[in-house]
Amino acid sequence: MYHLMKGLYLYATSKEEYSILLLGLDNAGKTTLIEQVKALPTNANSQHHPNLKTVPTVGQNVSTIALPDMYLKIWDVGGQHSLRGLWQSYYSSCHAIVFVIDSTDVGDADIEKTEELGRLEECRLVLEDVLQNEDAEGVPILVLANKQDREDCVEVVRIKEGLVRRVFEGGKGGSVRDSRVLPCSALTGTGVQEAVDWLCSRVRWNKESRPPVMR
Ligand SMILES: Nc1nc2c(ncn2[C@@H]2O[C@H](COP(=O)(O)OP(=O)(O)OP(=O)(O)O)[C@@H](O)[C@H]2O)c(=O)[nH]1
Ligand SMILES: [Mg+2]
Repeated sequence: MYHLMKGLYLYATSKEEYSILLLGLDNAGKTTLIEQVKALPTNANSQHHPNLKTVPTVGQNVSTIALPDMYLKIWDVGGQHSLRGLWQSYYSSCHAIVFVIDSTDVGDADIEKTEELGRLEECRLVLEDVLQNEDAEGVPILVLANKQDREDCVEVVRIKEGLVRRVFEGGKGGSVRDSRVLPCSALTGTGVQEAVDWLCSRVRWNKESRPPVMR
């Protein structure tokens, strides 16, 4: 009887937990983004005061966000060149990937143009690498055009058409998967709730292929 009651209690109180992997070049805004996600009012452990004074991540930050109907365990890993080799060890256990782009550092975001400003080519190669990795196959990907608060940013539609769509549809685009490109500012928090809403709906949608952990 005790075991039955305990089982029922655990069933009634447990929630699904999904792991979200934050990727992108160094300085893209991943750690700033995680600070804003932690401060969202829908997070039961909301701290309300995001720490926006970040330093380059060496290693990883992990935060669990308690939403009303699920936990999101968010893995923020360093984007510096020397740290990108570590990314692949997270692929097999993640439920969604967020690829953060600094919208002020991708030239005019058109990969078909030969002259290039900023880190467009580096960004393209890194995104292709993620899409081609077998362990990340079928994982939903949200591309965030970050730093949209800055006047010198490239607008989201250009990042979507000139970079993301071309990479996804190109030879190195990997398998078909659920994806979306959204604008945001991790600094001001604009677009962060929309990003989390998209992630929640897509990890659930994909849960037969990548089941959540019950917690
Ligand atoms: N204007 C503006 N600045 C931002 C935004 N997001 C991040 N930044 C700034 O960009 C710099 C890098 O931000 P981080 O969040 O540390 O970048 P990261 O992607 O975690 O970098 P790594 O840890 O090296 O991979 C910081 O100075 C942030 O304040 C944004 O949306 N707008
Ligand atoms: Mg960081």
